[in-house]
Amino acid sequence: MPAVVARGLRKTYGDVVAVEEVDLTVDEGEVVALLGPNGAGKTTTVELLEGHRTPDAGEVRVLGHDPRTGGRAFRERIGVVLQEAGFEELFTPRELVRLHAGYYPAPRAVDDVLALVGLEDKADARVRTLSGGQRRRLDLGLGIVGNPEMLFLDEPTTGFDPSARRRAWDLVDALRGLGATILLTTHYLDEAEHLADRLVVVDRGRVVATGTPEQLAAAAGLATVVSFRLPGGASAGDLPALGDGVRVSGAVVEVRTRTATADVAALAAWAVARGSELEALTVARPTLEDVYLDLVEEATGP
Ligand SMILES: Nc1ncnc2c1ncn2[C@@H]1O[C@H](COP(=O)(O)OP(=O)(O)OP(=O)(O)O)[C@@H](O)[C@H]1O
Repeated sequence: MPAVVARGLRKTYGDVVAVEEVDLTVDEGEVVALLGPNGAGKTTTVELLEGHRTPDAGEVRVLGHDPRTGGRAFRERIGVVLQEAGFEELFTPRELVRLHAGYYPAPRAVDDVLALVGLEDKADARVRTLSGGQRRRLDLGLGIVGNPEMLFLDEPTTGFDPSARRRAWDLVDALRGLGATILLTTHYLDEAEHLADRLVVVDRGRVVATGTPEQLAAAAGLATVVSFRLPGGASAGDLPALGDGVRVSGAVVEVRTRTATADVAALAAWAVARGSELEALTVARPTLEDVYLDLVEEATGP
């Protein structure tokens, strides 16, 4: 059974259509990243799945529960890191983690949580003295203290310094290793690429694409580029049949192709047969940023 099944989810705030129609499935143990421009409806989607908001239309099941009516049995099985959380400023991280541990039947040990999010040194400092990134780590700690089967992370590493981000990634990887299902939102494409099994691109309240970065690139029709320098004495007409578009500029050949493996094999065989070296040979795939911008620009189009 998938951990999340949402069909035809819709949520409006007055005249604003935050989520127009979202269909989403997350398998058990899968890590899925929601990507999309500001205001695309990512947070609202996550809030609908967590049960913090009621959809105007559509159906949602998370771990087999309706999030709105699942009650304690549901809450005990999920962990939530919201985009903005308020803390009791006079408490310490240790006190807050201990307090939250009390809400769950099988919580993680308080010290383990503080160590996992890298707050050992600040465990007994008052929250009001923590930096923004340290507060965000505390958010993350409170999200995982209950040992959740399903974790919702809304922009979990915003404000983190690079080493804290790397540590948070390690934490998510570790949780994945323990079998947790994770749905996260992020604006960091490298984070999505590093953490997620699958990306879901949301724009204007709809899912516009889903898949691995490679699948998204293929669906967007962005080809791989194979480029090399023509060996001395050879002309473009001597080359084997290659890819979709062969562009020759001076001695440099660029091939846009969706069959890069076969093309590189054909090229290598051709070069070896004539005893040449293919100088400056590169095979580059479009970056996730190329793919993302292509998808989002297309969806928001002129
Ligand atoms: N409580 C609310 N009341 C009114 N409008 C809201 C509310 N929450 C969100 N919206 C609107 O709904 C739309 C979607 O917002 P949402 O926060 O879901 O987007 P997002 O994709 O998470 O954006 P971001 O990347 O900026 O966090 C936006 O136009 C936003 O202004």
